[in-house]
Amino acid sequence: MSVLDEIIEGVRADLAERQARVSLDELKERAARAPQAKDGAAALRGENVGVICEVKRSSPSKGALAAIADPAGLAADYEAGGASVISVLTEERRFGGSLADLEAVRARVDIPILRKDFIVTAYQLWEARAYGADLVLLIVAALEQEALVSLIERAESIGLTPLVEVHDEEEVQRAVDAGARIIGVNARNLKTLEVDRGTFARVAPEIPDGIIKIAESGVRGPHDLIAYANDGADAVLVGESLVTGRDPKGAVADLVAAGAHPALRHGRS
Ligand SMILES: O=C(O)c1ccccc1NCC(=O)[C@H](O)[C@H](O)COP(=O)(O)O
Repeated sequence: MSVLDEIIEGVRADLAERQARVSLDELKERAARAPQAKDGAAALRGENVGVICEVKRSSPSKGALAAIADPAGLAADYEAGGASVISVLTEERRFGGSLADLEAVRARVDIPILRKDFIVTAYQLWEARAYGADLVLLIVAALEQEALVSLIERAESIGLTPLVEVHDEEEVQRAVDAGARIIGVNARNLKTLEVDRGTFARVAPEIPDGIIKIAESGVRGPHDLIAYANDGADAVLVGESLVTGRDPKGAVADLVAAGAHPALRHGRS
C-alpha cells in the first residue's frame, strides 16, 4: 500500500466517524451561516508571485515539525507578512491538523483560506465551507476521474475554489479534462515522499495558458520562489520552512518581496 493509500484509509475512517456525528444537513446549515467565500483565484492571479503559507504541525516525511499551539496567531503572522492565501492542513493522523484549526484561522484572518486535506467525498467540501474555507485541495492521484470531475463541479457550486494537485504530465491532462482552473504541481513524490524541485519545470509546460499554476513543496526561501517563478509559477505553497523558522512573518515578507520583483513578471500567464 502506498503512503497516499495509507493516508486515505485513515482519512476515510475519521470521516465515517464525523459523518456518524454530524449530518450533511447540519453541515449545510452551518455552511449557510459561514461568511461568503472569498475569491481564491483572484488572490492568486495578481501581478506578483503569490505566496500560500501553510499551517503544518507534522508530516509523513518529516514527523513532528512544530507544535503550533496557536494556529490563528501563526496565520495572522503570515497575513501580516503579505501572504496571498493561508493553507490549513486539517488531516489529523499524519499532519496533526483539524477542522478546529480551520475555524480558528477563519476567525482571525481576512485573506482566502485553503482547506488542505485528502478530499474524497462531497461531505468534506461542505465541511470546508462550513468551517470557513474558500479553496479546497483536490489531489488527482487520490481520485478516479469521475470523482474528480464531480468534486470540482460540486466545490464550485458551493462557492469553493478547487486547487487541483498533480505530480506528472498525465495527471495534468486529467486535471485539465476535469475542468481545473488552478493546478498545483507538487514536487513531493507521494510514493517515495522525496522532493524533486525539478518536477515543476518538467510538468508545468503541459498546463495550458490561462490556468493558474502553483508550485508546491520544497520552498526553503526566496531563491526557490524565484526559481519556480522563472519556470512559470504564479504562486508557491510553503509549509515546512515557515513553521520551523524563528520568524514566520519575516520569512513570508522576504518571499513576498522576492515575488514582487519586476523581472519575474515576464513569461507568466
Ligand atoms: O509533507 C509531506 O510529508 C506529505 C506527505 C504525503 C502527502 C502530502 C504531504 N505534504 C503535503 C504538502 O503538499 C505540503 O505540505 C505542501 O506542499 C508544503 O510543502 P513544504 O513546504 O515542503 O512543507
